[in-house]
Amino acid sequence: MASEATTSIPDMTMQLVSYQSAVDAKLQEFNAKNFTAGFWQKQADLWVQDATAQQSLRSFMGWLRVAETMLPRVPEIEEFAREVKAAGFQHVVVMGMGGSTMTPIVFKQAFEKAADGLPLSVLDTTNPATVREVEASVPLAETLFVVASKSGTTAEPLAFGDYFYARLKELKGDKAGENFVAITDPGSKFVTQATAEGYRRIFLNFAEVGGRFSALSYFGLVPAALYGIDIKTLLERAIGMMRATGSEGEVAQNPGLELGVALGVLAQQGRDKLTLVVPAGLSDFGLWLEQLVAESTGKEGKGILPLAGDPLNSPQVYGQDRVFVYVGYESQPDADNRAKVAALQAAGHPVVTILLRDALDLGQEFFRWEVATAVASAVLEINPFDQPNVQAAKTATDQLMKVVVEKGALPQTSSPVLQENGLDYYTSVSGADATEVLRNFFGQAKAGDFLCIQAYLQETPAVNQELDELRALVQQQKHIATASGYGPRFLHSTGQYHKGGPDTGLFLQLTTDHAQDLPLPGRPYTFGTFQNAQAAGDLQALHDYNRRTLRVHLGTAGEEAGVATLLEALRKALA
Ligand SMILES: O=P(O)(O)OC[C@H]1O[C@H](O)[C@H](O)[C@@H](O)[C@@H]1O
Repeated sequence: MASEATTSIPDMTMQLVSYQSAVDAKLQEFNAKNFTAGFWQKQADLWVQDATAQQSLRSFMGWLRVAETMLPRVPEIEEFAREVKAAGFQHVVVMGMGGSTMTPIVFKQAFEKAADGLPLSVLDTTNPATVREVEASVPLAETLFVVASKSGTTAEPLAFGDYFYARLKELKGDKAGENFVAITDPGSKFVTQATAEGYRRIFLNFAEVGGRFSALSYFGLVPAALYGIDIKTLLERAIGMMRATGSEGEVAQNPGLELGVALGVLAQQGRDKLTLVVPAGLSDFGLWLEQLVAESTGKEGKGILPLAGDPLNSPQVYGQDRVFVYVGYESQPDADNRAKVAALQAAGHPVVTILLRDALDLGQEFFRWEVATAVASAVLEINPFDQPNVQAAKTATDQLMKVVVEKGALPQTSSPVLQENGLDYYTSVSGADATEVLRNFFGQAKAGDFLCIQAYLQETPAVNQELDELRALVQQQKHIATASGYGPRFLHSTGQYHKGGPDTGLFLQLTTDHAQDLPLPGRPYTFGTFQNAQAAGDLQALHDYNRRTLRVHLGTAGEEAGVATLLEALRKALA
């Protein structure tokens, strides 16, 4: 069926400089114990030795053959997309968190919408301004809402579903369910709700495929087909990569094994910041990769920190904690990025280069990286399929939301160490003014550390640009890696590494008073309160893990103006 897709695999080269011999030794060790064969047989002792962990690990390896499982289901998914268009739908909004929405985010950016596809939006934040923006940008009655949640219990997608269902009820009464589709695991509580609410369709995914390994299941493919992507070719290329990594028996060279062993060994030797360099059209691939790698490897004080969007600079700015991975298109010169990566390689940094023929090669890249991440986890001797520290933030948030339900508002937990120009600073370091607080906070940075911006704000091009400037400034002056994520998205992604990985992060949390908040129907709180509780809950969790934090509350300053004020103080602090 897919035999024509087996031979041609996108080009990958690895320049591992002084690490080559250590990587070769580990590869030899893995080959000597027939790692590839054991991997496909789900031999859990390749990762961990504890019997319970082994059992859990085995039960999440359904992703290994999910592309093959999905290939015969392509006609069913495509028929569904045709039916939706024939029913007059004009727009699709996919709503969910983490692994349930990362793939549609990548697709939307990497592919032009096909002529017969429907425009696609993704909602993965509780930020009220963003929810309003999504609502205002779609023709509600002709919009198909895809509520995507593997567990069916994640608070955000359930809130999004309830919000838009209430809106549609106002427009269509009992027929509101026609505009809703669920993607979830069999037996989830959400199946019951979606059935009761008359959802147009419920796609049952596979319990043995974890969220961040679900790109090639219904979670990625249903939105892709609605957007008009050729999902059959996407899957065939993934199957090509499956075969290259040994799904049908011995292979001379296994690209997933080689990449994973390299990343694992480099991390063990201190090169634990996987710095992704991509052309503009692939920047959201970085979001997907961040979740896969950080949530799989960032635990037990170990891990690989993937960095998407860390400013690309000249070699002397970087410490000895980097491996650079360039993913681009064969046919696209992307001259500036490639020249900088070449300079980094010449200066002795390890560099991996992967070149795609076109965006459909993402099918095989998803699979390559899933294998590589699982292999790197075997090198680090951890279970790649759990996320034990994500729960800490959820539990703290749930407790805060209980207070909101009982008392009507979030508790005031601590006082700011400083208030200046409309901004409140909360941190354990002190200072007479913002410049001094910031200088003292960043004064804690040492080689191998990273800055992590956690923005509980509305994502806009202007705020993105300001955060990029902030990252560039810190990188330039402190020579540390920089990461940035919008909350609550990153809580379901790199948040695992922040709490479970090594204690090398300096966390800068940005919060705001929501000028235009939005009530949640049937609940005694708003989206804004929910988002602020998520920020407070995660801050609590970071403190529980003794992480270094600075929360800057932008108050009513307005997000763009508030971040601008912070930037100004930071420029002085780091000058
Ligand atoms: O798909 P769901 O069950 O709603 O889960 C969405 C996300 O939530 C959790 O926080 C996990 O850490 C993620 O791995 C997962 O992708």
